[in-house]
Amino acid sequence: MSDPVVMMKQEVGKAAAARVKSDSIVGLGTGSTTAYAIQYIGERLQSGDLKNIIGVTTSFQAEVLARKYNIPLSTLDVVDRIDIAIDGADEVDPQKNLIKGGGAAHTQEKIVDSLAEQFIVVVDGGKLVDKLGSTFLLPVEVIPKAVVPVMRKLEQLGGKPDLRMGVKKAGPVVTDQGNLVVDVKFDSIDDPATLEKTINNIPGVLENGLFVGVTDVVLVGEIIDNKPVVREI
Ligand SMILES: O=C[C@H](O)[C@H](O)[C@H](O)COP(=O)(O)O
Repeated sequence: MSDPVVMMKQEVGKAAAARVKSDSIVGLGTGSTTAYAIQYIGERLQSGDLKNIIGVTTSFQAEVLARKYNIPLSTLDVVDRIDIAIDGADEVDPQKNLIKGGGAAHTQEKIVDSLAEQFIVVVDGGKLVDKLGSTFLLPVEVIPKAVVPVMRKLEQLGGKPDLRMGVKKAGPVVTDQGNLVVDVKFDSIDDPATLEKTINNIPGVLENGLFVGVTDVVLVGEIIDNKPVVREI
């Protein structure tokens, strides 16, 4: 059997892509799960099943993928709406609040996803948690000159901050905006709405990965009887 996590990601990606309608403007999220949605949107365009789509990307990665699959692109400067956005998440709580930013793309994602008429989140079953912060650190995008004072403030809020370091790159991860990412461990995020605003009020913070009250639909990939299935919540 193929890797079950890959199978779940493919299946939710396909299910989300199937919800895109012709003549619509589509927010294209970032990450390994959304990558399948972008691929399937491209395949539907190619087969003629879907027509007249414009994509608005949330990262360099999404842009490269959209071009690979020949999805016409535009930007927020030009389009007047986003009909549907599809994006992944690192954690999803029972209220459909999210932690995002595992790929350091949460700032552009929050702009595009929160503008969408319908925001669909695509995850595998392992991303569902009772409380945000249980398994994943909270990413915070910070202007480079402010990293040290921002980390001090995050400690005062009860967090344990850590500067995200690159893999196959010496030094820290640099975002698409040229900033750095601080990952913060909170013992428990009891009030995500307040924490989202409090962190964003720290001077030097551009955006954090808490997405509160933005999600319309979550498509969850699961494996049942060795087969991938999609559940909607
Ligand atoms: O910055 C990255 C994004 O928020 C991703 O959507 C998130 O990390 C989920 O990615 P994946 O589908 O690869 O687990």
